[in-house]
Amino acid sequence: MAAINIPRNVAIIAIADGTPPGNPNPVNALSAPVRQFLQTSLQNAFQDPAVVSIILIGRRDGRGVFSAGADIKEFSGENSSGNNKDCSSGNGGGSVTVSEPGGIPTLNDLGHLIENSTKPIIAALTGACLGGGMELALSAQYRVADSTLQYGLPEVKIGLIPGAGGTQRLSRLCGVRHALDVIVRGRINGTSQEGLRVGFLDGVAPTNESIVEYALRWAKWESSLPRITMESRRLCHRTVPIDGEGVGNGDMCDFAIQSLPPKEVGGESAHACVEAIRASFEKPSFDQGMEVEKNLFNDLLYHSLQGRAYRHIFFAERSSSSVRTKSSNSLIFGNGAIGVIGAGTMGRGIAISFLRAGYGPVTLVDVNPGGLQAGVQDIRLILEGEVKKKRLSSSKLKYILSCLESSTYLSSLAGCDLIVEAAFENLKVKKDIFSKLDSIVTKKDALLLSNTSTLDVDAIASSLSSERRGYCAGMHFFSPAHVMKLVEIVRGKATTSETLDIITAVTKRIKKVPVVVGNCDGFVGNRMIHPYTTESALLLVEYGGGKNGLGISGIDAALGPRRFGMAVGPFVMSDIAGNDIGYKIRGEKGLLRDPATGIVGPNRKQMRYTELADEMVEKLGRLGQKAKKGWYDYDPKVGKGRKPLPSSEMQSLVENYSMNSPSRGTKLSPDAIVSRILFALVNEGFKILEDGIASDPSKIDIIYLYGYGWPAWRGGPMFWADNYVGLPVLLRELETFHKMYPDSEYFRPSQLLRRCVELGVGVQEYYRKGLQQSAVLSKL
Ligand SMILES: C/C=C/C(=O)SCCNC(=O)CCNC(=O)[C@H](O)C(C)(C)COP(=O)(O)OP(=O)(O)OC[C@H]1O[C@@H](n2cnc3c(N)ncnc32)[C@H](O)[C@@H]1OP(=O)(O)O
Repeated sequence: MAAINIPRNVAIIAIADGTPPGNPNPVNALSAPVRQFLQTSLQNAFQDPAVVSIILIGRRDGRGVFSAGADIKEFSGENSSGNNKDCSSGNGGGSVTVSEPGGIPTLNDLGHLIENSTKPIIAALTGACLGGGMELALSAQYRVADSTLQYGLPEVKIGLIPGAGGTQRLSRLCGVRHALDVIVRGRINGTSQEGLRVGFLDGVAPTNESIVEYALRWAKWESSLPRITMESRRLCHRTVPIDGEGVGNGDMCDFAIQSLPPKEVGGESAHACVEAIRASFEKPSFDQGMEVEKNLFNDLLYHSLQGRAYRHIFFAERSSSSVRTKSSNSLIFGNGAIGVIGAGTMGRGIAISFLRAGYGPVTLVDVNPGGLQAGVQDIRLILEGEVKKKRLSSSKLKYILSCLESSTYLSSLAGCDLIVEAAFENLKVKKDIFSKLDSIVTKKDALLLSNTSTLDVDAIASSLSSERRGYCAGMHFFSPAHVMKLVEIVRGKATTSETLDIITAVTKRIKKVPVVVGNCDGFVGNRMIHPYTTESALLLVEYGGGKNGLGISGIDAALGPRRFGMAVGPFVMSDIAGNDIGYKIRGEKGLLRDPATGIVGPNRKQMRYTELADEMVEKLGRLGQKAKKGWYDYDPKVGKGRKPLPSSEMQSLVENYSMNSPSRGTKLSPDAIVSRILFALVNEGFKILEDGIASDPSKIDIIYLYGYGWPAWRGGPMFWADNYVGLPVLLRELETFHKMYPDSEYFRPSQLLRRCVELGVGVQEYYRKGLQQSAVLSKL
C-alpha cells in the first residue's frame, strides 16, 4: 500500500498504539493503559491549534479490528459475595462507570470527552467494533467504515448491559427497534451495509479506497461545513425517534420483554437491557437515562451470579480453544485433504463441517454403496437447506459440492492429511479399519482419528505401526455433527502434544469448540451422563406411580429449560439420542439381564439398578423419537413428530416398577429432584478431575455447555457446584445420599471434593492456585 500523506491539520489516534509493548492485545480491548492513552491523545489533539479534525481508528494502517470493547478481564474485580453496594471498590465497574479524580479514565469519561469535542471526531471502523468499542464510536460525531466492519453490543452475552452510553445513544441514533435488536440479542454481526441502512454509519469506503484515505476525505469535507453542525452531531442532544412503522417505543419494549426468558432463568441481563433502552425515551434527559444505565450495569456486575457464569464461560471457551503450536502444518490454515469413514449420520455431519470450512477434497467412504449414496444425497440436501435459510451462498454451495468426493474403497484415502473414522461403535471394526489405513495412507504424519464415543483410543491406536501412533487420537463429535459445537479431543498414550495442538486448531477452524480430554470409558461427557440418566430412572421408580407420584415429565420439567435450565430433561434427551444407545452401553458394561437365561450381567453385582429402561427397549421397542415412542409418545402430526406426549404404556410400566417402593407416590420438590440427579453427575466430574481425564474444571463446564445443553447462566456443572450449591453443601448431601444408597457408587463423595472442602476452597480456585499439582498428577 502506498504511504498516505496525513495532512498536518488531522490527528490520527490509533487505539492499538495504546497497548503497552510486549502486551499482546489482538482485539484492541479497552484496558486501563489503552484508556489512559486515548485520554491523553485526545487532550493533546484538542490543545494542538494546528489540528482541525481527529480520526479515531483501530490501527494506523487501517487494518485489523477497531475494538472488541472493554477488557473483560478487568471485570474480574467484581465482588462475588454480592453484598458490595459501593461500586468504586472493585476495579471492574471502574473501567466503565466509576472514575476517580486524576485516575484512569472510564469508558464513560472517554465517551463524554469524545462527544463534547469542539473538533469533529471521525470514528473509522474496521473489523470488530463491539461493546465499549462501539460505544466510543457512538460518541463520535461521525462514523465511517469499510466492508470488514462487524459491529454489535454483545454485553448481554457476558451478563451485562452496554454501560458506556450504548443503550442511550444507539436508541437516539437508530431508533428503539434497532437498539433492541442489537442490544438485547447481543448479536455481533452488524455489517457496513446494515450500518448504513439503519443510520449507524455516515459512509462506507468504496472498495478502491482504504479506510484511512476515506476518513481523511471525510475530515476534509467536514471541515468545510459551518460549525453549527457539530452541535447537531452530539447524540446526547437528540431525542429518541418515533418508530417508522408506527409501533410505540413502549410497546416495542413490552414485546421484547415477553419474548425473553424469565430473569431467574438466565434472563437478568436481557431484562436489564430492555429497561435501559426504555429509559432512553421515558426519562426526560440524556443524563437521567445514563444514570439508569449506570445503575443497571453496576447492579449486574456486582450482584449477578448469572453474569459471573457467562463471563466464566467466555474465558473457559477461549482457554480450551487456545492454540499454542508454531507448526506450519497446512491443516491449521484450512488446507488439506480430509477423509471421513462411514456415511451414517455422524459421518455426514463431520464431512459437512470440514466442507463448510473450506477443506478439500473431502472424501466420504462407506463400504455399502447404498449407504454412501444416501449419505452424499443427505449432505447435498442439508447444504441446500442452508442456502434456502441464507446461511450459505449458492456459489459457495457449488464450490463446496465440487470438493466432495465419495468412494466405497478405503484406498481412495491414500493421499489424505486427516482422516476421521466414524464407522460402527465396535472395537473390532475400528481396529480393522485403522490397520488397513496404516498401509494405505502415504503421508507418515497424516492424522488418523476416531469419532468413537466410548471405546478405548489406545486399543484403536494399537493396530497402527508404532511410528503412526503419535498421530492418532479420538475426535469425538456430538450428534448432529454439523450442528453441535463440541468436539472432545481424546489423547491416547502415544498421542503427541503437537498432534493435539493441530487437532485443536483444526477444530477451531471448523467453528467448533475443542476440549482435550483423557482416555477412559465415556471420556468426560458420557462418563458423567451415566449417573445422570441412571439416577433419573431410579428416582422415577422410587417416587413414581400412584395418583400423585412423580412422573416422567415431572423429572424432565424440574431439570428442563423453564426451571433448572437444561435444554431438555433427561428423558427427552434419551428419546432424542435413541434409547437403544444407552441399552447397548449397559450391555457392554455387563449390566443387562440375559433375556434368554434371565441371568443378570456379571458387573451388576449389588448395584442399585432398575430394569425399567431395559424393558422399554427390549420388550416394547420404545427406542425414542426415531421409533415414535420412547419415554414419551411422538405423533408425526404434532410438532413435526418431536413433541413429547404422555404415554399410557409408559405410565403403566412405571406403575409396575414402583409398586413395591416405600416412597411410591410421595411428592418430591423440583429442588430435591435436581439435587439427587445433578449431584451424582457433578461428583463424577470431581472423579474425572482426580483421574486427570480433564485438565481443569472449566473444561468440564465447556463440555456440558456445548455438548449437553447445560444453561450458560449456570456456568457449567463445576461452576454451578462451586458457586450456586457450595462445596460443603454438596459434600454433605452426597454423604447423605451415599448412606441412603450405599450400592450407588456414584454417590460416594470424591476425594478431591473432600480436599476442597477441607481447604475451604472452590474447585476452580483449587486449580487456579495449582493445588492439584501436589495432590493429583494431571495427565493432560
Ligand atoms: C461497557 C462496555 C462493556 C464491554 O465492552 S464488555 C465487552 C464486550 N465485547 C465482547 O463481548 C466481545 C468479545 N469478543 C469476541 O466476541 C471475540 O473475541 C471477537 C469477535 C472480538 C474475536 O473473535 P476471534 O477472532 O474468534 O478471537 P477470540 O479467540 O475470541 O479472541 C482473541 C483473544 O482476545 C481475547 N478477547 C476478545 N475480546 C476480549 C475483550 N473484550 N476483553 C479481553 N479479551 C478479549 C480473547 O480472550 C482471546 O484471548 P486469548 O488468545 O488469550 O485466548
